[in-house]
Amino acid sequence: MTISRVAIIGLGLIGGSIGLAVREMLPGVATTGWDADAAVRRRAAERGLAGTICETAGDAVREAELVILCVPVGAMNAAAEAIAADLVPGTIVSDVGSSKRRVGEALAKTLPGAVVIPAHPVAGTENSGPDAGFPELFRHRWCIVTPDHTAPPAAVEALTQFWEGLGATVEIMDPAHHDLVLAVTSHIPHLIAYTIVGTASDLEDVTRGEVIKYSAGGFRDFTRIAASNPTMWRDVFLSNRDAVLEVLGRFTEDLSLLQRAIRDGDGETLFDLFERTRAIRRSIIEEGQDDARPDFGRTDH
Ligand SMILES: NC(=O)c1ccc[n+]([C@@H]2O[C@H](COP(=O)([O-])OP(=O)(O)OC[C@H]3O[C@@H](n4cnc5c(N)ncnc54)[C@H](O)[C@@H]3O)[C@@H](O)[C@H]2O)c1
Ligand SMILES: O=C(O)C(=O)C[C@]1(C(=O)O)C=C[C@@H](O)C=C1
Repeated sequence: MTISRVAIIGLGLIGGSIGLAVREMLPGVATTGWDADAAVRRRAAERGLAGTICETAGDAVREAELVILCVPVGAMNAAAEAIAADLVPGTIVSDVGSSKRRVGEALAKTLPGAVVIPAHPVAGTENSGPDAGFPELFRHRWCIVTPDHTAPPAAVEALTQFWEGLGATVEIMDPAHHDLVLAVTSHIPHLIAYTIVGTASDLEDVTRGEVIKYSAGGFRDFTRIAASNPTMWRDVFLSNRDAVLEVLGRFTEDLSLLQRAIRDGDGETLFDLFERTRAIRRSIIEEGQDDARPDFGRTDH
């Protein structure tokens, strides 16, 4: 089974990047696109984010073999409802949401006639909207696919081939495990960035001008992450609540231990931790994995 017609619902950073990547890397695949926002649809047409930009969700999905929902996780159900009446039974419906368990459950419930196979390309930027997408976004990145036991293997394979065609490497994972792993590697780091940038701007004795003027590497990196799409991230934290709270509990315990060590003048505890984390970073570099890209360091392509 090879996919030749794909509908993209939601034409922002991820949906737009899929459309552009298909045009560049899978020229035999036709794309249709729809976004709930008319201004986004107009801009998507100007940029050619899909071969045909449709005026209704139904027009976009009616002839598709694969529909990919590229909307914030809190809008997945609304997007599913918008396509439900026009979806041909047996169509593969996937998504790109940053959390997987709740999204998968919602899609399966709203679209009982579809073959629902949730997915998450672990690739993005702090930018959003129809001008943010670019075709190379998924190249040498992971795409985690989280099918349940009802998903036909041929459909999972077709979706895998589609993502591989866009340059990604696919990993199959249980949705709850995905949510725990991504809470550690993506969601909590974003929460920390939002917090530190907010704290810095709220300090009474350090002016906002000073924060901007003296922001060195570390803080600057946090401000990039903290500039990420507020709607998307609000939805991620609400949707992946359980895993985020679990990891956050561990993180705050560890932070309290450091707070105590600083108050007590306990340099040994601080030094031991910093030495351990530096060793972790160094062993990652030695293993040649100094990047989230699955085949980083390979020279044969
Ligand atoms: N930004 C990232 O770094 C990143 C990375 C991987 C996955 N994701 C996931 O991808 C999804 C999309 O994120 P994005 O960064 O492309 O966001 P975006 O804001 O750039 O685009 C989302 C688009 O969805 C549209 N939309 C909202 N509700 C809709 C609805 N009910 N029906 C149709 N269109 C609707 C919006 O108008 C917008 O154009 C999210 O679920 C996010 O968690 C994001
Ligand atoms: O590189 C960035 O700016 C990102 O935030 C991308 C990032 C990540 O945390 O790695 C953000 C959310 C996604 O679901 C996947 C990727």
